[in-house]
Amino acid sequence: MTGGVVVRDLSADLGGRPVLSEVALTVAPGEWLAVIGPNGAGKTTLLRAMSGLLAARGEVLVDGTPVRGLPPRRRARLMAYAPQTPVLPPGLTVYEYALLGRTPYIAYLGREGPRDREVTWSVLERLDLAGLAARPLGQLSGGERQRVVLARALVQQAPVLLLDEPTTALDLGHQQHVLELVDRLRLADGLTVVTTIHDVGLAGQYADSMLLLAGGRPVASGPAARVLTEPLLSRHFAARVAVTPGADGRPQVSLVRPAHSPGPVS
Ligand SMILES: Nc1ncnc2c1ncn2[C@@H]1O[C@H](COP(=O)(O)OP(=O)(O)OP(=O)(O)O)[C@@H](O)[C@H]1O
Repeated sequence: MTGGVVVRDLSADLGGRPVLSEVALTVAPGEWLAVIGPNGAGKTTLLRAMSGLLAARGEVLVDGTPVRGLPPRRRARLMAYAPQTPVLPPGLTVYEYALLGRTPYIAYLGREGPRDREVTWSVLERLDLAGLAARPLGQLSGGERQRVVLARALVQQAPVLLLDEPTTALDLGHQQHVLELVDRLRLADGLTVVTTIHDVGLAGQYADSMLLLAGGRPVASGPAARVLTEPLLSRHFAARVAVTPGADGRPQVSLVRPAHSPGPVS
């Protein structure tokens, strides 16, 4: 299986300030790593640095190949990145935008072929977007836009998928649908997934392993049960939480109201 990711000593500065410091991680082919951390911890910066969109120091290897020095087309065949808030050209249709994921496979100044159209349609169908294929991006809801961005990344058919907050704008049903779909692709096609995700409980249900970032540095990593602990979550998120083992043994995280909170509104 392909798609093993190794990151060594990855550091990046933004606005003259270090925002990512010496991050190391390993994801085996076909595994799912969830990157969690409080606002501003450096999660997006980590994915952008891994994808090569942001200048950084350190190494990112996919199956032993350093990806950050590769020409964009070759890099895009190894790693697909779905950003959290991309700029979407409002006049482009959903289909045209998703088809852009095929760019690394289409010859320069060439046109897409039947295989490119077939892959694009199949992803749109799997993401419940086929009915919106002809809709301009400027006329979509936030959740529809988010699924379109994911569609473009899946259409790219890279062995490594980097997803920045893929579920934030989605309703409950679509959150589940998208995460289940990513999980099925991972199991069926051996995709390696690295995702940032704010809902740490949800992250713990899907990921094989987790990385907790705080202040741009890794502070805990490993299986969900090692990272989703009450001491770590309360310290780094400044939140009161309860962590209990779920039916499948994975930790369930819930917020606990402080004792002085007013009772229910009557
Ligand atoms: N263009 C920029 N210039 C300067 N600082 C930046 C820039 N973009 C982000 N930062 C800073 O870098 C740090 C890390 O930001 P990043 O977006 O990676 O955090 P995050 O963990 O993804 O946060 P969130 O959970 O809020 O999305 C933050 O302190 C942020 O203010």
